[in-house]
Amino acid sequence: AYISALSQIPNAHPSTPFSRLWMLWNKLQGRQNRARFAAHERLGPVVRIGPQELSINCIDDGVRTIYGSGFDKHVWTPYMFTMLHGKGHAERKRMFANVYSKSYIQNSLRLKDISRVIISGRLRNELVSWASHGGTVDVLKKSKACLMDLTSAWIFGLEYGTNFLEDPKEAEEFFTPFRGTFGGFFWRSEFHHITRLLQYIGVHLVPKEAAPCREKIQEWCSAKCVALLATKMNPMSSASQKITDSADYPLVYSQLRGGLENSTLPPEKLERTLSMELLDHMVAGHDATGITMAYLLYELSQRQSLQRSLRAELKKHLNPNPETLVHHIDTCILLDAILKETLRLYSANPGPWPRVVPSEIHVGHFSSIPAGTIISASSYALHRNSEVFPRPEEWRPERWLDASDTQRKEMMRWFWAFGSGSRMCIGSHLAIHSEFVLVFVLVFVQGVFIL
Ligand code: HEM
Repeated sequence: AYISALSQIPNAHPSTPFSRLWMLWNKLQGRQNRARFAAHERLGPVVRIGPQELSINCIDDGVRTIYGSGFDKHVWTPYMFTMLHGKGHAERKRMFANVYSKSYIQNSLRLKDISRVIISGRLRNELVSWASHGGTVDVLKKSKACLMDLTSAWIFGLEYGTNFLEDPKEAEEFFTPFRGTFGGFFWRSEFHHITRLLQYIGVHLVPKEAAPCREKIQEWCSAKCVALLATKMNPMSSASQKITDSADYPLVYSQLRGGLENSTLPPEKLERTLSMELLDHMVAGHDATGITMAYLLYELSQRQSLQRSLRAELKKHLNPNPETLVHHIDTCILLDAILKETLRLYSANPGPWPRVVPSEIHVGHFSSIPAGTIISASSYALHRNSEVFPRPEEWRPERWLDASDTQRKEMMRWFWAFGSGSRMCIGSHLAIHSEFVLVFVLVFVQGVFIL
């Protein structure tokens, strides 16, 4: 192993040229990002973390090369988030990328409707009641519930979305098993196979009832799909055509279903592919966005003067009406800075995101990195570059406002909360929109914040 082309690269640990144990151990301890970052701090922007595996923490000759050139992922499933190959992935992404684009989201009457019902209606009512009772609220739980309601309505339509905000019992039934799998961690990582293997011999790494959680959510998604079909919202039916044409744009569900029906996918695989694909959107839509929201509120709740400034900004630019916020997103610079800083310091999807090198490349100062090497970067480490983000462990939205044009440009080059390149987060505009409207309502309900 020492004479491999990777032997020129500093080792994160003396064992890394021979085994992946160091990394797996850190993963199991839940500190893989911290361990990698510490290794980068000691050894520079390129470190070896396994016999065939590197971690990088630089943009030029690093993130740009690896993520800008469409390198394949290396853990396979047939759904877009984890799809392995560029070609199949691009075909799938084309089926619905338009419904997640910024202009689509900004112009969607449907999203306005969803925001009106869920945010201005259900959430505002909840907030008023919390404020008047003065009790304690589990902000993470409520954020996730609200964002699941938003995401599911965006995918399936308001009528078929969840109502977790008003139905905490149903929310609990859904979230309890989900939490039991560490937010889906066991489904996706190499530990998934170990978990399954151990289950065969009766050892349950996650609570027994939580293990089939993915199946449970999938079933739920399938049921939604079937319900939609039954009410003829299928885009192929004339009823759906009416709905689609009259109520601005098609649902994510209809869009994807149409795409899959016109693809080479065997018909017997359609239902499962559809529901599993949408499941990924539902998980991504409520989980990372909900975590981000909880951190944002935690920080904001400790800064009364910032709350006042935020309220003044929103008042100045808009009537207190979240449905119109979508058109003013670019003028709310303080809100933008608050969200960016939260995504920087508390990246809810921090990575690392591994890719496979297709043919010899160079990274950092190292050349001849062979094909087959697995390379990954993480926003956790990129966002802690103290030359770009001084005092990186501090939550300071002001850093985005006080930066010169050059500094801000550099900060944006290193800002990687949604990844980059062809596998960049498809839901980033929806996530930003959802966070904005949520904060908006929160700062305008008296008593929720100290204002
Ligand atoms: C704050 C919220 C969110 C964060 C921080 C986040 C972050 C990310 C990141 C870093 C990736 C790239 C993964 C990689 O490079 O391998 C990603 C991919 C993805 N995200 Fe998000 N995400 C968020 C919200 C959402 C939402 C709301 C949706 C959809 C409803 C969504 C759907 C997806 C999908 C489908 C992919 C896979 C894209 C592909 O492989 O082409 N995400 N997300």
